[in-house]
Amino acid sequence: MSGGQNGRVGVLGAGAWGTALAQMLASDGRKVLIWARERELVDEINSARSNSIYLPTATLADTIHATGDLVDMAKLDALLVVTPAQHMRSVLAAMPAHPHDLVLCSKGIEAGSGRLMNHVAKDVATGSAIAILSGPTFAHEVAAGLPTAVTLACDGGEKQWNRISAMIARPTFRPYYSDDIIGAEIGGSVKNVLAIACGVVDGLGLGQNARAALIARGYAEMLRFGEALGARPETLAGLCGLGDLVLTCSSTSSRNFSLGKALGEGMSADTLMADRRTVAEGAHTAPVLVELAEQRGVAMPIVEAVHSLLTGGAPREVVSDLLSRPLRAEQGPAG
Ligand SMILES: NC(=O)C1=CN([C@@H]2O[C@H](COP(=O)(O)OP(=O)(O)OC[C@H]3O[C@@H](n4cnc5c(N)ncnc54)[C@H](O)[C@@H]3O)[C@@H](O)[C@H]2O)C=CC1
Ligand SMILES: O=C(CO)COP(=O)(O)O
Repeated sequence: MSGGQNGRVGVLGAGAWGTALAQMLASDGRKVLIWARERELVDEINSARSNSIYLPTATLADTIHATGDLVDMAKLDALLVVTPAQHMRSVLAAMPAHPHDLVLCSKGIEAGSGRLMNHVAKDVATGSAIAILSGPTFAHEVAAGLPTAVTLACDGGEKQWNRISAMIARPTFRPYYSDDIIGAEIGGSVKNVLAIACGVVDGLGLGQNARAALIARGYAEMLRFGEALGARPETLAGLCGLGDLVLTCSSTSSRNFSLGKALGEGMSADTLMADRRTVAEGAHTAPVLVELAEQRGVAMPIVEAVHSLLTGGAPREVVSDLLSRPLRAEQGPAG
């Protein structure tokens, strides 16, 4: 089996997160190949050691090499897959073959199919072993070498986790073991939608109490949805759930939070989404999450509120609707 500490690891996607992961992997002097969709970015990374479009704060390590050719990526032992969720299927499908290990780092659910990223990857890369990497990881901090920890969920169990973590763990980047890939995915996908909601609260000036209440009630939605899909609650209490939720719901470094804040301040969703170059995954996840929750009878009023705001709802009215829901017990399935 290929892999181990000498396994050749690459990064598929040179947005902020893919570039930061490449920088993190290169921090021990290792050669890292990164695939960029934009031709000009391939040239810029290789010649100027920068990514001025998506991660302008970083000076990239000399051992990072960019390619625009997916054939190069197919020859590696392991790939961190870091495309936006809605493009993962098309990018993986365009590869002539797939490495043994695919570590999915995108946070979202595919619109239309309602499929989680691990399902999308399994549809397309039938022979690969799939893992999910998710946790509190703002790209600019990881690229700067600041410490964090992530959930690395492997449905192939500890053997797969040992192989991958030997390739990607670094002193300031600590993967924790899980075998709950559904839980790891749901944490990252749902928290993006909840971060938009917290941004709205901030934009409307509703205060820090309201934001904390929203995080707690949003977490209850994440747990209910997770349970319906077979996720374990302890996974969602960890790095990929609560950890990432707390991070993203409290910082304008989050694109999702910032999008919500601008909505709360009165900008229209259409204006905010038009010609957007960076991805705010929560805006794409919200509609499909509403659909999946409805199909399963899971109450997700905050997620529904975000969906309503993204489709033209007025922030104060949407908040007022949320606040006028019937009072009920804090624990339980009814939301
Ligand atoms: N930025 C961050 O701090 C973190 C991001 N993530 C996740 O990583 C994933 C990628 O996000 P970022 O790297 O931040 O993206 P980004 O917003 O920095 O860049 C956008 C990316 O989308 C790609 N793209 C645009 N149109 C495309 C198409 N038609 N086909 C394929 N690719 C296309 C661009 O090439 C670029 O790589 C998302 O799912 C995000 O939730 C996860 C953890 C941290
Ligand atoms: O997922 C992230 C941090 O863990 C990044 O969040 P945003 O996509 O909202 O910037």
